[in-house]
Amino acid sequence: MNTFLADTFLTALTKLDNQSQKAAKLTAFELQTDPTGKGKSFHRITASKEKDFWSVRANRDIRIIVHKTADRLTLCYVDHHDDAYDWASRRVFERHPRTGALQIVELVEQVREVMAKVDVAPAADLFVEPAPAPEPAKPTIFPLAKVGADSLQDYGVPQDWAELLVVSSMADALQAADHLPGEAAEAVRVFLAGGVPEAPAPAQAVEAQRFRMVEHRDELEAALEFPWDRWTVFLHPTQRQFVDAEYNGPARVAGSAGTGKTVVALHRALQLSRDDSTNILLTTFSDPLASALKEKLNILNGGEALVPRVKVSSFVGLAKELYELATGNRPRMVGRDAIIRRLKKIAPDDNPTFLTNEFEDVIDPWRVDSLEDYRELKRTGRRSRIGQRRRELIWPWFQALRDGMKARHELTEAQLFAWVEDYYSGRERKPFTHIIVDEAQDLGVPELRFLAALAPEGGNRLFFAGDLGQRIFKLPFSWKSLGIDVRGRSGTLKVNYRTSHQIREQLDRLLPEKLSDLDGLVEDRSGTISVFNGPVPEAISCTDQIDETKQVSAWVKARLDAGIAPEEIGLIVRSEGQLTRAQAVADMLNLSVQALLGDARPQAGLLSVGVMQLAKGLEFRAVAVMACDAEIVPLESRVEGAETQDDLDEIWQTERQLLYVAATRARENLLLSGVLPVSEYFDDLVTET
Ligand SMILES: Nc1ncnc2c1ncn2[C@@H]1O[C@H](COP(=O)(O)OP(=O)(O)OP(=O)(O)O)[C@@H](O)[C@H]1O
Repeated sequence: MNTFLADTFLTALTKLDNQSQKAAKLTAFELQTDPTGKGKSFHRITASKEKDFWSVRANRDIRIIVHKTADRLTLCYVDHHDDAYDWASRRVFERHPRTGALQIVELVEQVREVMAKVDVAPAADLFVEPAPAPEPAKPTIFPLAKVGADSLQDYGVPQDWAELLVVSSMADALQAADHLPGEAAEAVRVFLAGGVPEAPAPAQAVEAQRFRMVEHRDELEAALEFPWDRWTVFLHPTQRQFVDAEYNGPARVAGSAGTGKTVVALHRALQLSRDDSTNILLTTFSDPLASALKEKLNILNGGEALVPRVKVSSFVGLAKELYELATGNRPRMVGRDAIIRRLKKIAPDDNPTFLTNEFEDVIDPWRVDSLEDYRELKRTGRRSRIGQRRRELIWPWFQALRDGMKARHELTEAQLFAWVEDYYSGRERKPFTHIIVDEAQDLGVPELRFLAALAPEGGNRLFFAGDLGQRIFKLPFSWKSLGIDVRGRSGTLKVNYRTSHQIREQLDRLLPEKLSDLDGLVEDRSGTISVFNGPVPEAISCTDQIDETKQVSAWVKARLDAGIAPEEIGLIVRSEGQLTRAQAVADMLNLSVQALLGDARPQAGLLSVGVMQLAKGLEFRAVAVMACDAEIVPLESRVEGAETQDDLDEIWQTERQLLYVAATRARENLLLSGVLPVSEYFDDLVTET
């Protein structure tokens, strides 16, 4: 007899107190060792239509609901006695007659009953909020009527639900989706978003999203140890495809914020590491993000701190390490501030921001070594045109800057990457067999060349996860021109697990549906759906900073009152200069803050505050993006540094993307605030306030 774990069991487990969780886990282990459950007290749930639901005693109060047949035992749910019985009495466990996938189905009549207690409405309008006063009757639109109950069933919607859905309003249907099995809910949400769902995945892949067979005790232990990290156990069939795929060249997975690209990267790394002959690099653009990847990889590995054959590091962290390994010395690094300072000295009458950007975005990454090279360089990625005369004028300044660095034995990051690239390009032995890059949209030219030199040519060696819409640091460039061609081996994830439907729908308005890279590869973000609903996000325009402090404090207070812990609330601002505005909110609420700079993590009891550039990798139940004033988002100092319209366009685009990155850290609640005149990006949002 095989033992399976249902996702509903893990979700229910996270809601129990520690003592009850312990009892439930112990019973789960006993059941796995002996699924027939001899010596355990099994009680058939007679109140359920499902004849194979049984309750198993974990302690005096806690019951596990299992589904038991001759060949399989599925742990379905766990709760206090009465609640567990109630759960089971409202569900059946059945194979969908069309798709063939096993489902735990909530009975439509039972849901109606519960909803009807709140709102006595005709059947079709069960989920509608009661109207405050009768208004002239508007014709109700049933968005799924044209799809038809029959087609809905092709996607795994149970028949009686399908019949209800085709006579449900938009709001009802969205709510109803929350009660449906995953694949059915997904199809309904796609139809409601005006799309047509892809053909249903094979029953086995669909089932794997919610039932996991646990053959060994350590698998069960790992799943029960981190029950809230459902991503470690259940993958969407599309995620699974990217994890398992064998490629014959570099491959890339895309998807808007929260669609599980990092989850794919992590699973793929672990999967590849099972083969003894591999040596895998899992990498991303910053040290804090690399630490977060490391932690998640350990969770995925069942809490084991070391995952054999997987190295996790930031691009630059790794480059420094490899440099030291090769030379015996630490590289002496030179940063942007020093470059600005020196260029100001070398060319006191010119524009230091422009010169520094030109050096960092063009000269250094493209390894321009002479005026001839500079004259001929196609200004890939940096769109502003610079005439030959200007190039001739400024070239000697860059040369002087470089000479100074050489004399001091200093390296910029780009030069460090180039050094390590050259070192490994000439060698047959490479440090890695496979390289998996997260946040690949922020790879620069030197980083990509460096990474490509670290693994031997061919097959599966390079896998990228990223979202063009979240590029915030680097200029775009042609990957193909560097020999990295992902065309034909790329795809997009469309199920958002992080952000509510309402928040995602609003934030999608900030970016175009289709984004294209410089090789013409299009990432189509349309048709993305979220797996849960939440409050509509708000954008508020305040009269002054005091007004903003008051309004944001009131909003945060309402979230705290609703049971959201302070550390689950993030206050994000454009840059450090505006952190005082987040601090003012905390002061008004008599709370302390944890500034999420560097490696700092949210701390229990403290409001989390941070800046947009460091928001990647974070997520909160509630986020307030504050200080979105017209001259802050986009940041005026950046705009002023632009020399041409092309530069300005690039800045507007990345600032918009920065706002998108910050706001998509919100899971359930989102507030955007600014002092009048507010950010022009607010114009693209349709909000309640
Ligand atoms: N299969 C899954 N089951 C449950 N939760 C999932 C699944 N896949 C992803 N998630 C959750 O969705 C959230 C977003 O996942 P992840 O960070 O991988 O997305 P992403 O696409 O990399 O986001 P971003 O672009 O913002 O970096 C996380 O909380 C993750 O745990």
